[in-house]
Amino acid sequence: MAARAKRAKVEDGSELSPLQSFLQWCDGVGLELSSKVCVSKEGIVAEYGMLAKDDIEEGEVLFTIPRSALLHQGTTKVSTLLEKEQSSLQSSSGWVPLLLALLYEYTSSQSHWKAYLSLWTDFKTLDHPMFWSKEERGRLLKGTGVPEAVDRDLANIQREYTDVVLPFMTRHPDLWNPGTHTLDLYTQLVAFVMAYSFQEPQDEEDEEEEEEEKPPNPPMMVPMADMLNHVSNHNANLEFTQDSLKMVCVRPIHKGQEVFNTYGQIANWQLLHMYGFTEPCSSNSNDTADIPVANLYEAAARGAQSDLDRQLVEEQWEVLCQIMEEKAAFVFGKQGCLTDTELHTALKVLCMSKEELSEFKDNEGWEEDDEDDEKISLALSNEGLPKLKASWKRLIYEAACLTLRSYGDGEDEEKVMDVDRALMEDKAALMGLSCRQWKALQVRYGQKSILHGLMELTKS
Ligand SMILES: C[S@@+](CC[C@H](N)C(=O)[O-])C[C@H]1O[C@@H](n2cnc3c(N)ncnc32)[C@H](O)[C@@H]1O
Repeated sequence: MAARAKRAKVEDGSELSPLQSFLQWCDGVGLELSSKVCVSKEGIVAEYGMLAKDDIEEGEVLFTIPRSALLHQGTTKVSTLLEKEQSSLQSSSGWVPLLLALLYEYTSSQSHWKAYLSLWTDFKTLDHPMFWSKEERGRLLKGTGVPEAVDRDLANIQREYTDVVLPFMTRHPDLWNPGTHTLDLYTQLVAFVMAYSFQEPQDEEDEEEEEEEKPPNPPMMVPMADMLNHVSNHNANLEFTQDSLKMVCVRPIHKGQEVFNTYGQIANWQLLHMYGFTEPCSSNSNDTADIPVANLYEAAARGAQSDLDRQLVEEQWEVLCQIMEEKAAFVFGKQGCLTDTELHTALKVLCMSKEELSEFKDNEGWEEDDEDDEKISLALSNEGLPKLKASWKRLIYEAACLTLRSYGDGEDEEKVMDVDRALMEDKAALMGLSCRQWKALQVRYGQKSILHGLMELTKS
């Protein structure tokens, strides 16, 4: 692969930049760009992005992309073959057809999407933790859940490439070649799909009608929409219509401001894992921290005073493992618990008396459960947490404390918190951090702050 994009020659002999070629291509495929916006590298949070050239009102359409310009398994030049062989291309990610399309189009000099894909000549701007060393991930992101997620991704990518993609490419040597379409390129394209693709939401009516849950729509590449960066407090949103996709302004944007899309309500650890960046933790309103259910159990076990108590906790845990997975976790946001019904169930089980437990077992569940969802959600919000009964508060407090400790190497929870708090408050030290160190700090400190806040709300 050429290290730099070749510049296209125009008639007067001057050369077009990759961005100019892309914009010319957009024009050619019927993509309509409002005169109030432009793609830019200046005044943008990262590489390319979109700027307002004029004030924009809520509801104004910033650009419209015809469906024929989208790049996916149904539009690529190799679509017929992918369709014919779809049964051999199934995998847990569901991404193989798009990735094969991208492997083909990215390395084809004749690709219809050449001007689009040439914007990313070597994917060097992708800085997902999957491209960091294992040691760096472990050191900077311990406790955040990212190292484990990346290990799973890398194992899946390797398995998918070896078991599905390679045999397929070998059957079609006229179109793919493992010498060019290597595991390295495949991995880069996975990261590209993670960070740049879009998934069309399921039709709501279909969803209601269908008894069984339909699998999610496969991902697709949406030129121009993927030039927009993300913030949780976004000002534009992509709308899907039958013939086209439209980026619509959802909040007034002033001249000179950046146009921000939303990639979803995404916590910093997920932003880092899937997109390779984070927001400052104080401004990401969607930030979360997880408490593993195993930590709630351990908190209960630590509170047991006698052998009888210990036995009761073991029985409660056995019951709980039948209701939820042993590896499950409760998610806490800035306003309280987001997996409230699950946490409510776990607290109920782990705080049952011996009599209640045997009744529960005899009845194969609770006899009647009259607590409504709204009440539960309020009880486990920041407002309700301090008012919970003491036994529930103690479990949440202890579990948050145990989780906080898992970020450190055996230090107590206050020390674990203080290391990053001191760093966050030291402007000179912050300036000296590498980009990766800064991003990891936002993930760690955001999560730790949520856990620490939870301890404050539930301490007795
Ligand atoms: C859909 S692309 C957006 C276009 C991208 N800036 C480019 O030049 O190709 C997503 C990538 O943009 C970057 N990005 C998006 N939002 C960002 C933000 N708020 N801060 C820093 N980087 C961001 C990340 O590298 C992310 O993987």
